[in-house]
Amino acid sequence: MHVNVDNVSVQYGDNVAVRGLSLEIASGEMVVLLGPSGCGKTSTMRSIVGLETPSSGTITIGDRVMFDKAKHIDVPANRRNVGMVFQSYAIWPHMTVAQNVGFPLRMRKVPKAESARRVADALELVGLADFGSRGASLLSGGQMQRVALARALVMRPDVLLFDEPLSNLDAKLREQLRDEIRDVQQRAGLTAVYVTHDQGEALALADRVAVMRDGVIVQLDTPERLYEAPRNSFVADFLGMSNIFHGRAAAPAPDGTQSISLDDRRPDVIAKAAAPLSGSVSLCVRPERLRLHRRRPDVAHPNVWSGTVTSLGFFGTHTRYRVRAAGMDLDVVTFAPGADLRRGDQVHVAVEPCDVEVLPEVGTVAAETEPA
Ligand SMILES: Nc1ncnc2c1ncn2[C@@H]1O[C@H](COP(=O)(O)OP(=O)(O)OP(=O)(O)O)[C@@H](O)[C@H]1O
Repeated sequence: MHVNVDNVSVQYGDNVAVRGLSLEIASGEMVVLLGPSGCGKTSTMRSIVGLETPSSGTITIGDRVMFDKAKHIDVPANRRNVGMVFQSYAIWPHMTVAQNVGFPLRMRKVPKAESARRVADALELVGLADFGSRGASLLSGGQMQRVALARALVMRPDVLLFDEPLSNLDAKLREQLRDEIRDVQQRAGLTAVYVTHDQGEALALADRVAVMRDGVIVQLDTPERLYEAPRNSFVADFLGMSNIFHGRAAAPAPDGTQSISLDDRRPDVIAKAAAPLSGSVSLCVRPERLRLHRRRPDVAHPNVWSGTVTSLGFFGTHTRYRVRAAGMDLDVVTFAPGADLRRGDQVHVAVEPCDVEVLPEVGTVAAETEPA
């Protein structure tokens, strides 16, 4: 069922946690809210489920208006049919797995036979079909989170919200459960909102990611678009991109190249962007776009800096180098085996102007949710 959040603000006293946020989620879509601590992810989600009362805006699920400040509509959380999975599993240890999953149905006095069927379906969906009679205290963390997911699914929610559900699990289990959540969500055709501050999790799970900062969505895009074309340096930085530097862009030359000055200690970087910016900018060079040469390339190349390998790590499929060159600490990734460089080696680092991305500085672009 589709969800429409329109111009929603959430305020705690003087503190504005969410600022006129708008977000449309299509039926069966998984949108991930991604951003640093305190950017308003949880407040947005709590507003959708009905645990927070926004100070303005409307929230619609399917055709039902759940919240409308102007019309004084505020449907209570228990009548919105929105499920939620939290970081803490809230599993009752003295009950069996099936009793835990069936608990919300018992509260609603769903007949026993139907309840049993729905519990079995939900356990099947999360891969715990054989665990129904097991005591919940005997489960691992990952299994408990699956029980929590089954307990949310058993209510057949129109929308399922996830609030950092994997934070308590170790890295390997996180990855496994993340993939399972995505699989269950897709098989069940569920509309879902997922909150996290982990960019890897967001990119792996989402149909679209909403990157948030200070109560607004800075960019709302598919994971691929977000990674390929971050809207500004905050998004690039938050997605874990390295080699981001601040500078000033000169007006483009007739050939489309432009010079970006960093500071007095560092050389200008030459960029060639499809849509050049001027003034205060950030430049970003992806590690895999930098080339390492033992000898200075002969060809006239606008961006070649000599430097020293300060560290390196071999990762099987690629090697990651840290190079100190021209006052910059650069992250370089090479996929070619046998580069045979060592710590302390002198190298030349080169990048093509068209591989230098020029991004607006944080705060110089309007939020995605602001009217054009
Ligand atoms: N009940 C509350 N009372 C007062 N301020 C609150 C309350 N809940 C949240 N805030 C504030 O609102 C802002 C947004 O909080 P919110 O929990 O929505 O952010 P978040 O992005 O989910 O952060 P986190 O990742 O740390 O959970 C923060 O500045 C927070 O301190």
